[in-house]
Amino acid sequence: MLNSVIKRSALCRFKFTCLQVSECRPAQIEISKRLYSAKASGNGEYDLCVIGGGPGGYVAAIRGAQLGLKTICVEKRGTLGGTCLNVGCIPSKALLNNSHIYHTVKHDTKRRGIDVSGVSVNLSQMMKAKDDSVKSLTSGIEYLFKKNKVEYAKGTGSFIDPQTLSVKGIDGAADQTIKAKNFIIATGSEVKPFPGVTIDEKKIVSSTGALSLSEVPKKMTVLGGGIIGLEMGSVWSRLGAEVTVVEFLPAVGGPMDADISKALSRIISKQGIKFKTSTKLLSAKVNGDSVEVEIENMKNNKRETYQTDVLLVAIGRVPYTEGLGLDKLGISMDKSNRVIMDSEYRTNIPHIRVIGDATLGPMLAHKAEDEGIAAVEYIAKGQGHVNYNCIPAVMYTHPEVAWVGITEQKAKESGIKYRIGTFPFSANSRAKTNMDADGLVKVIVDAETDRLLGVHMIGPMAGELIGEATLALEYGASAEDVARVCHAHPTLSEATKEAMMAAWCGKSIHF
Ligand SMILES: Cc1cc2nc3c(=O)[nH]c(=O)nc-3n(C[C@H](O)[C@H](O)[C@H](O)COP(=O)(O)OP(=O)(O)OC[C@H]3O[C@@H](n4cnc5c(N)ncnc54)[C@H](O)[C@@H]3O)c2cc1C
Ligand SMILES: NC(=O)c1ccc[n+]([C@@H]2O[C@H](COP(=O)([O-])OP(=O)(O)OC[C@H]3O[C@@H](n4cnc5c(N)ncnc54)[C@H](O)[C@@H]3O)[C@@H](O)[C@H]2O)c1
Repeated sequence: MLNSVIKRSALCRFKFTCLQVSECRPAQIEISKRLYSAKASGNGEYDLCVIGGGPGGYVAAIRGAQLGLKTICVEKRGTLGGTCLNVGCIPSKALLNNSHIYHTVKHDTKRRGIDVSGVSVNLSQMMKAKDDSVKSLTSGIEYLFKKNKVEYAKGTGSFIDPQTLSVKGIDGAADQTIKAKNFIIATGSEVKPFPGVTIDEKKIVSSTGALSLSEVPKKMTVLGGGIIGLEMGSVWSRLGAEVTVVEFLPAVGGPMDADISKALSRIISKQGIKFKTSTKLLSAKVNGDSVEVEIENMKNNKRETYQTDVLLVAIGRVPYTEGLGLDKLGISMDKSNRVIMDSEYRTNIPHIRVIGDATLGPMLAHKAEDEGIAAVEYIAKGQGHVNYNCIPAVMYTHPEVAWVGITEQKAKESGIKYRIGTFPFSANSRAKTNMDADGLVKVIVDAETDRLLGVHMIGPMAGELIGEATLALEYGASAEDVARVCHAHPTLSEATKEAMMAAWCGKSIHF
């Protein structure tokens, strides 16, 4: 315990030297020098031009203006917020939430002592509620731009030369030419196509079409058992569709820990979604009112052809930089078309930086936002912070899946000596009283130091619970550190505490 306390206070001091303003004077002198050199010199010239108004771009623009940079943000969609707010995180979560409420009220009230009848879906109202949430959040960003004095150019940006961007106006906005001392490319990503399959957004849809279907399909096939496939598959399954997920790999859930993926398949299968893993799509074509799908099981080479009402293609996303003129400037990209950057988000043309889905790393909105803040802090102050070992991920199925840090497989591959602690939600009192106790928390710690390496969970509100684990990992905490923190009772967060106890001393209290 004493060791742990000493270790903890040493860590705190280390963090505070970086974070407490009063102790950062030398850095601040450097900051003002940098800010001066980042400032624009003439009229019509900007300190910062951000291309793309998604979570990466709009956050970078707001923070840039807050740090005193004359900032303009160029967006071609017509609304701010990018993929996330318009056709990603926000509309999907609105549908996930309301479809979950519908499903619970329809199928999970009797055992709770509530009698309901006549429950039905009003899909157009559910879509309207989703659209209203999107609208209020996207227009909120316009308000934040005004409040922070960020200029907003509605149009498509394309580099003329490394200092100049031409903007082709949309929605009646005039064309313009922007000169800036610094640029940030935040142009995001687009759907990865499946060769030979044409997305029409009606019968063969991407996530965008799957967010706006006008009726509940009887049968839906989802190609790809990753985050989009399982989130959107859950929405339509809860609303009544027969959903089959076709996944190339032997397991669903993409990069998540194998134990959690197993639990996820078990729980989601019970909800009625069918999985065809180790299976590849051979062809898909629209045939009248349905889609004819041909698949092959790669374990036994068995082929199957069947009709489905809707096919959702969700096999990943690829960076989007079309029409930006990056080739002309000679900006380096990797094999997957991600714009290459250094640790300060600079491309090989240093005053042009890149963040978010357009560059390396996980394609997540919070990662894009944090990079946006760090990139402008590098411009204005010469220092920024994103800890890539500590970016949480959440899958908003029910129950939710959330993780941060490394998986057990990764620990094995890296040759790290580790210990595991687990705790099931079925032994957590709040989960029991909520009658929603499927899932577990799994903690991976360094066997020698007890320091956290990864935390993985599937369970109720896992997306909220992962915040504590993320903070602990960021500050280099040990499992003992978290286990000794007082957690309120009865809360779901006690499951995290108990998994930490199991990892630290081999035993939890309630399991
Ligand atoms: C269905 C779905 C659900 C998702 N759910 C989540 C979630 O729950 N949590 C999460 O963390 N992530 C989620 N994501 C991922 C998340 O949306 C992205 O990681 C995030 O939007 C990336 O932000 P970004 O700013 O890099 O790019 P984007 O949000 O894609 O924004 C880029 C913007 O740049 C604009 N643009 C492109 N080229 C130009 C140009 N030449 N000129 C002007 N403008 C241009 C585009 O119009 C776009 O608005 C989801 C994605 C999808 C598809
Ligand atoms: N909650 C969230 O944070 C959230 C929600 C949605 C999307 N996103 C982000 O959007 C991005 C795209 O999501 P996604 O679900 O499309 O991608 P993904 O990478 O999460 O999953 C794609 C899945 O498709 C499978 N696959 C690939 N090719 C295939 C093929 N030919 N046949 C069958 N299966 C195939 C992969 O093995 C993988 O399981 C992700 O990077 C994700 O981070 C995040």
